[in-house]
Amino acid sequence: MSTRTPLMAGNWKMNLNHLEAIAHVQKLAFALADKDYEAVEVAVLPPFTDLRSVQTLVDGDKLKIKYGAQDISAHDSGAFTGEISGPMLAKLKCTYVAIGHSERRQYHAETDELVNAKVKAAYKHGLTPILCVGEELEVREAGNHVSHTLAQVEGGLKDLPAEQAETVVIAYEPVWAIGTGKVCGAEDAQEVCAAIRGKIAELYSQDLADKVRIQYGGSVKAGNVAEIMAQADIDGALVGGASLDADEFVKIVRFRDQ
Ligand SMILES: O=C(CO)COP(=O)(O)O
Repeated sequence: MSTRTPLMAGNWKMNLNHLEAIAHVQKLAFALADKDYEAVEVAVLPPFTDLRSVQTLVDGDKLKIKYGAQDISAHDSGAFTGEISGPMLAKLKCTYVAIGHSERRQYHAETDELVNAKVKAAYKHGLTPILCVGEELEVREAGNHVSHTLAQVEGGLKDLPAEQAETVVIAYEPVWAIGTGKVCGAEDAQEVCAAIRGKIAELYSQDLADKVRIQYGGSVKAGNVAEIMAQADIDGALVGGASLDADEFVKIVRFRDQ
């Protein structure tokens, strides 16, 4: 039986301004009870411009919701117009940062090398990376989804010391299942998540791999979360669209009741 605490994280993507963020987090906080937080870690990943407002609310009301960013610069400071650094996110007391989301790989040409540099930047500043990996439709159709995803895991974790790797969160998000309503079958998701754990065991040790949380992401909703969470190597979900609806996200957190 796994001792890993499930992590349900809402990736808001480029949705909800800072005022909407406050209202949304208040709704989540009102609905979630201590027993929810005992069973599941709950996090939101708002846009950068919302983070200060979310921090103020979480600190002021002593909420148990964690929060983080959707990206981080590989650099600490300097002439990198438009980027946000690890020290800035640490100052906002972010717990998590998503790195290498497929939308960043696709629209911002992020490579495994850059993703790896960002993972290291996150650890340097005390942030926990949620390293996102997953294949495009053509790759799955060609039957190369496992090797493709494992190469991204290996690239993202390159030269990362074990004491850091043991706290990393990996999010397996098949690109063809993101925002499409096409959820990856629970057993198909399990196949890749088990392979990811196997790769981490090969890179580090079985003991370390058993500690790492692996999330599934891609069209997760209240209606399909229980089946996904029933898989042995899936320890949570990275939720896009459904996390924008507070009631739906609360139901996802309560996957055991669905
Ligand atoms: O990309 C995702 C989360 O990071 C998944 O998005 P959807 O849940 O909207 O498919």
